Amino acid sequence: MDNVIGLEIIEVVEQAAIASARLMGKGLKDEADSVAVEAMRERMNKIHMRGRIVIGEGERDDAPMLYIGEEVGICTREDAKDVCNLDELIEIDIAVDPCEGTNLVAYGQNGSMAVLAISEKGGLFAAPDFYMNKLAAPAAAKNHVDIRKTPTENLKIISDCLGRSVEDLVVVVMDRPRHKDLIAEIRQAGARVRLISDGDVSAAISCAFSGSNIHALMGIGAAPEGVISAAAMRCLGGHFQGQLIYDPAVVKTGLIGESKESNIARLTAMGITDPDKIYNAEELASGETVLFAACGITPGTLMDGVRFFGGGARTESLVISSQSKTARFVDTIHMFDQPKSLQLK
Ligand SMILES: O=C(COP(=O)(O)O)[C@@H](O)[C@H](O)[C@H](O)[C@H](O)COP(=O)(O)O
Ligand SMILES: [Mn+2]
Ligand SMILES: [Mn+2]
Repeated sequence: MDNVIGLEIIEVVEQAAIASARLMGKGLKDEADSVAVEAMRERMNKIHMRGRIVIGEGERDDAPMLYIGEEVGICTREDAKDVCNLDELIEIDIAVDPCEGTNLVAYGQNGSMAVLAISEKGGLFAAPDFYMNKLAAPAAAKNHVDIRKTPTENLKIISDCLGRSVEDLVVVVMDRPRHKDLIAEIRQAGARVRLISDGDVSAAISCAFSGSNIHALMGIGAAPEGVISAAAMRCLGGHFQGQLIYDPAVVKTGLIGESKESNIARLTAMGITDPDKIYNAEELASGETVLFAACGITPGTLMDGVRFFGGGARTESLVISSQSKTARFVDTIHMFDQPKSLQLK
């Protein structure tokens, strides 16, 4: 996969992040999303690849999106056979979230990023635009914690696996009414809660890095973001489980349809016959090789945000590869005009 895409994938997320960051703090949610989508599409279409979008995100709120099924890359063009050796190029599936945390960008808050995951065809779970209950935890707790267990039990397990008290654990939970009981239980168990308004991809992946001071992500976010998080966690060896949520009563929002029954019918039509299945990272990102790339838009736990200067910008990205078994933090200076000076650090 690395040989097919190379370092170009970094530029895809960098370009999306730079475009979106120009609208940081302007209160323009859709615009911040839309420019990221366009920048991502434009840069992806310059890569010598045969890509297909399997997770485009955006359906649920009519946000601008890269369409599910959209073909991207030079080798999907009509004249592809003249410019590409189609027999040699593998087909790849791509899950994108060009602006993960559109509210965070619009209101100038921390934690937004441009992000994508890639695998060979069929290697990423084509998650419906439903909700997902998620559990992310450090590698030391992988397969010891279980989403079927109570938060109290899982916190005790993480505490044992990390050799630190439950009081020294920090759990990220999305600040939503649906998490009232979950938050109360985590606090009761003795752990500390970091409430976030948006951006659970960053929170999930942060669990895999000691020093992030995030030891678990618990609760319900969106399913497409779950697959993207799982792709990174699979490469990093962290724990990730997800279970689709199809009952509007659980999330207390009409965004996933009118009724549980109609949602089950929709899932069945998509080939998901067991709507209650609990997926682990290796099932959500099952491809032989998986590549993940993200670039900070606003500053976050994992990466700094885009910093503009006279004539250019500086970005920080994270690229994770199952093939080369690497997690690279990439610090890039982008020169738009002729900058007056380039800062070393
Ligand atoms: O915060 C998020 C928003 O993502 P985006 O629309 O790309 O800016 C995601 O990290 C969440 O996973 C998820 O989208 C959210 O929990 C679902 O929205 P909500 O109904 O407000 O909880
Ligand atoms: Mn998102
Ligand atoms: Mn988004």
